[in-house]
Amino acid sequence: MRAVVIMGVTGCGKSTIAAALCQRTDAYLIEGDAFHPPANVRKMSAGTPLTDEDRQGWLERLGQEVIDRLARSESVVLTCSALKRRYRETLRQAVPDLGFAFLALTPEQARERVSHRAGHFMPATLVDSQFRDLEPPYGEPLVLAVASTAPVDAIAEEIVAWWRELE
Ligand SMILES: Nc1ncnc2c1ncn2[C@@H]1O[C@H](COP(=O)(O)OP(=O)(O)OP(=O)(O)O)[C@@H](O)[C@H]1O
Ligand SMILES: O=C(O)[C@H](O)[C@@H](O)[C@H](O)[C@H](O)CO
Repeated sequence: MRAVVIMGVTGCGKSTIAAALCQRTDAYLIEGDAFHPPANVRKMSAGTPLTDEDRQGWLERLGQEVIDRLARSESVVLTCSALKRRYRETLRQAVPDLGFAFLALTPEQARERVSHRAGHFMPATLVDSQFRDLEPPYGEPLVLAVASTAPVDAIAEEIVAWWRELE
C-alpha cells in the first residue's frame, strides 16, 4: 500500500488530515480538489451537486496523477471525496493496493464546519447531497475508518500506524 486516499464528505477534514499525515511521512500530497475541471467548481459554487458523469473524468485523472507520482515518489496521499463505491473502484483500477482512510462525521457536524469556513467554493447547502451520495467504505479492502471529530494529531497518528502495518 504505497498510496492512501483521505476520503469523506465536504468538511470532514480531508485537507487538514492529509497535511498532518504528510508532515509525519515522506508521502507526496495530491489535493484532489485542485483537479476538478472549472465546470465542476462552478457547479458546486452555484450550489448544484455533481453527478456521476461530472465526477468520472476527474476520478480518472486522479488515478493517473497518483500513478505518475508513484513513479517518482515512494508514497502518495490523495485527498478525494470518493463518496461512492464505484468511484473508489475507478481509483483502485488505476492504482492496485490503494488504501482509503474514511473520515466519518454526522451531517450536523459537516454543516457546522463548512458554514464556518471562509474562502472555499463549497456551500453548506451541498452537505445533504454529499450524504445522499455517500456509500461508506465499510467491508472494502484496505480501509480504515476514523471519527473525524478526534484531534487532528490523533487521527494523523492513527493513519500513520495503520499505514506502517500494511506497508
Ligand atoms: N479533527 C478535526 N477537529 C476539528 N476541526 C477539524 C478537524 N479536521 C478538520 N477540521 C476543520 O474542519 C474544517 C474542514 O476541514 P477541511 O477543509 O480539511 O475539510 P475537507 O474535507 O478537506 O473539506 P472539502 O472537501 O470541502 O475541501 C476546517 O475548518 C478544519 O480546520
Ligand atoms: O465529489 C464531490 O462532490 C466533490 O469532490 C466534493 O466532495 C468537493 O470537491 C469537496 O469535498 C469540497 O471541497
